[in-house]
Amino acid sequence: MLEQLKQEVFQANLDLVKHGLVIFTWGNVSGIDREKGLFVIKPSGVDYSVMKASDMVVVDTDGNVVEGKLKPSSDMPTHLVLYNEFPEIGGVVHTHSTYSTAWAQSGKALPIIGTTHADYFANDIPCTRDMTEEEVFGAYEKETGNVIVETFAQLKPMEIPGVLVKNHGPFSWGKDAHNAVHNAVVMEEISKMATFAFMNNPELTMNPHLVKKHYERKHGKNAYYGQ
Ligand SMILES: O=C(CO)[C@@H](O)[C@@H](O)COP(=O)(O)O
Repeated sequence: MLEQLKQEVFQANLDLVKHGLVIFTWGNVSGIDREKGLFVIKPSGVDYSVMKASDMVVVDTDGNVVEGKLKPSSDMPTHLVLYNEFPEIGGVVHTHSTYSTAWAQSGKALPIIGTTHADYFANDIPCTRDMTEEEVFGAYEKETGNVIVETFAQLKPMEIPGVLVKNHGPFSWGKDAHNAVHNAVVMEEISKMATFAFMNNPELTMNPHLVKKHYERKHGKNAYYGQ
């Protein structure tokens, strides 16, 4: 079932390691087939060095495992909420990459302070609120998805394809699993850049014209970046 999507999701998970976003088993990628209403996610707690494409787990949009011998990622319910609430996304990533996680642990949105950020994200990358005791000790991973959705009530997920979950780490998404990994790599790099930029100048400012120019030349209706 979904052999090509399993290969894509497997490769996207390995790409997290290749790009230095994940050590041990600290991350997960999934990708969805919208026509079939099924998504593929990596298994929970399996070392990347021994993981195989055939270990990928197929889940339906009610959260039922429909194929796979292994348990799905512990974060599967978060991915599920994001697929159900953000119909335009096709892939989801979670990591504990150092700089993005440091911002998440700071409880601060990642401010848009440079063109690298504006090339991919139309504005600040928000940070979620504190989760309540009921949310944490109830359906924790599902509620993590719900606080992300709440944070995006006034935002467009494909204009800001990522979020910082407070005291936890980054989630990103994209049109497919590969694109979601790309956005996770960008988030980590711009988190690192912002950390050093604020060390150099805590009072720094961003030119709003550059934000608009850089976002629109890649994503606007008259986008012209690339071939
Ligand atoms: O956030 C965490 C752990 O705090 C998890 O995302 C991480 O360990 C990956 O878990 P899975 O192997 O995907 O179940």
